[in-house]
Amino acid sequence: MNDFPHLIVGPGALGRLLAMYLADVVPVTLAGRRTLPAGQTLTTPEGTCRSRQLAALEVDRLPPETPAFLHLTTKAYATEAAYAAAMARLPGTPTLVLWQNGYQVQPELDRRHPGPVLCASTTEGAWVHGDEGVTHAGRGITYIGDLAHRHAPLCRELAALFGQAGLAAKAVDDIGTRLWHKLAVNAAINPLVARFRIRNGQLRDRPFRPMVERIIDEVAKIMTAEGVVTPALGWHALVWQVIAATANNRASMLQDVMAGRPTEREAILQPLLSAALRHGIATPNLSELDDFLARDAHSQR
Ligand SMILES: NC(=O)C1=CN([C@@H]2O[C@H](COP(=O)(O)OP(=O)(O)OC[C@H]3O[C@@H](n4cnc5c(N)ncnc54)[C@H](OP(=O)(O)O)[C@@H]3O)[C@@H](O)[C@H]2O)C=CC1
Ligand SMILES: CC(C)(CO)C(=O)C(=O)O
Repeated sequence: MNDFPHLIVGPGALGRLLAMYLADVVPVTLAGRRTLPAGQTLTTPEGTCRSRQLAALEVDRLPPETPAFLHLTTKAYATEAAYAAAMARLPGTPTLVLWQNGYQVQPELDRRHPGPVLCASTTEGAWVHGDEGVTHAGRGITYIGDLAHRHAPLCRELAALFGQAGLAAKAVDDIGTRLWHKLAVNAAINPLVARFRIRNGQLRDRPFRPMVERIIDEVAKIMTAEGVVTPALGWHALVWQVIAATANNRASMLQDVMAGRPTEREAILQPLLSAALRHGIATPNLSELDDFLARDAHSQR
């Protein structure tokens, strides 16, 4: 077996979560742009707490060995830089696994990376506490697939490994559709809650409810024009179901705005706005939200 099979670049909530589970079954290295303590603690949704030593390095100090899998777990806007920094250290070509929300880095790196590119879409929930711990807030499922439909055995291998490690995962042949569906839900929820500084459930109240409906109408038109399969529930019911299920959440974009961090606005809204432009679809509501969030981000700098 490769002694360096899994390299995870982006040691935040998701990266640490994957590292802490995978390290039970396979050697893992976790790399970031700064040094993290090797001793890390995982708090599970069931309330247990376990600690372990991880191989934690700076990307610039990675040994010149090629892992079998390079997982990128940065935010979407940091992924290009993380990819470039990691690849500059590796002599060969790993299988790339992209964990980002949105649909921006996936087609771009799928085109550029010389080896297999897998995409993961996960409903696991995690957050960090300090530099030494990660809380696995809620169990979900991870779907793994590749946009080009050429790497089904690798997707199955990786999904089986996550299963052994204790994270539910499934290899799928429609990851592109799944990424678009998640993006649609994120586009209907995240920008509005970030703009109005509200929890997801408040979108059900006036004056927000009609705003959500108008965004879903625009998103649905774009998806139809792009040929994205409509979810079984329909776009409106899907979004309202997620809002009900996550009513008490402060969505990731709201948390980013409140902490003065950049948001994943571009990775979520740009694919929609670009597709709308290609198909000549008017998007007054999405465009207004995008402009507002872009201005808001500048005013926070
Ligand atoms: N957290 C979750 O529950 C879920 C997250 N996701 C998606 O997963 C992705 C990651 O999210 P999340 O883990 O929450 O984000 P975090 O902000 O917690 O983690 C991102 C990590 O990437 C690191 N990073 C940034 N730039 C680089 C770089 N150039 N090289 C190496 N590391 C870098 C950051 O380091 P530093 O600390 O130095 O800034 C940070 O540790 C996002 O696309 C998110 O939408 C999807 C589903 C669930
Ligand atoms: C589904 C939703 C909106 C849940 O909060 C999410 O994925 C996020 O916060 O980014």
